[in-house]
Amino acid sequence: MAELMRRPRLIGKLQDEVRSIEPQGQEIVNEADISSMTYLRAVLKESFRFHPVAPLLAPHLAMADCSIDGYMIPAGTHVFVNVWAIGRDSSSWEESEEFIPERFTEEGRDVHVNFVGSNFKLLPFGAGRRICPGINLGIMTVELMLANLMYHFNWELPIGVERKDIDMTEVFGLTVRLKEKLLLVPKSCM
Ligand code: HEM
Repeated sequence: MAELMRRPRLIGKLQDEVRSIEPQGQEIVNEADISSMTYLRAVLKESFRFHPVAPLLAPHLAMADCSIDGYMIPAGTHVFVNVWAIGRDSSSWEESEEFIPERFTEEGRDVHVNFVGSNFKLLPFGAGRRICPGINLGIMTVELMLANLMYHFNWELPIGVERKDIDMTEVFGLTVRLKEKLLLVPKSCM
């Protein structure tokens, strides 16, 4: 929401998509309609790239000696995968410090960079045997929440606050979050 509020064009585009696919007057956005919302999926992917929920995934332990790119990892080593840094790596992502959902769409279609553990430059849920088992519930929950926020409300900043004032400073721990809470004013558009 913070990234979207800083960019009126993006939030407008997302609202247009959700409101054009979901018929008017629904109580909530229908789960079945979510699958046609290409831009919603792109916004979610871009959020996971730029602001992964778990910046270092969960701690892992090498069970056997292994070598990766010439680096020897002895058995018993604690391994942290810095997906926060991978998401901002300019050799993997063009304009890596910019929030651009369009990088995941092409002529209105989904560009198939998936985030379910098989594309190592986008790993918000980890990969392999210890991948997040709640991945489908997690994705659907976030998509439904965002789609409903876009469908039911227009969003404004509190009086006296400007877009440039939104503080994007992050606080790191097991999860990463905004240092300052994002305060917004919902305006019903029904
Ligand atoms: C957007 C929502 C979610 C995100 C971004 C997320 C992300 C993650 C990440 C990054 C890991 C560590 C994976 C690794 O180290 O390789 C993880 C592990 C885990 N997640 Fe999630 N998760 C989400 C939702 C959920 C939900 C809804 C559940 C349960 C209903 C869940 C249950 C778990 C469990 C049990 C583990 C530990 C798996 C293991 O160590 O074997 N997560 N999650």
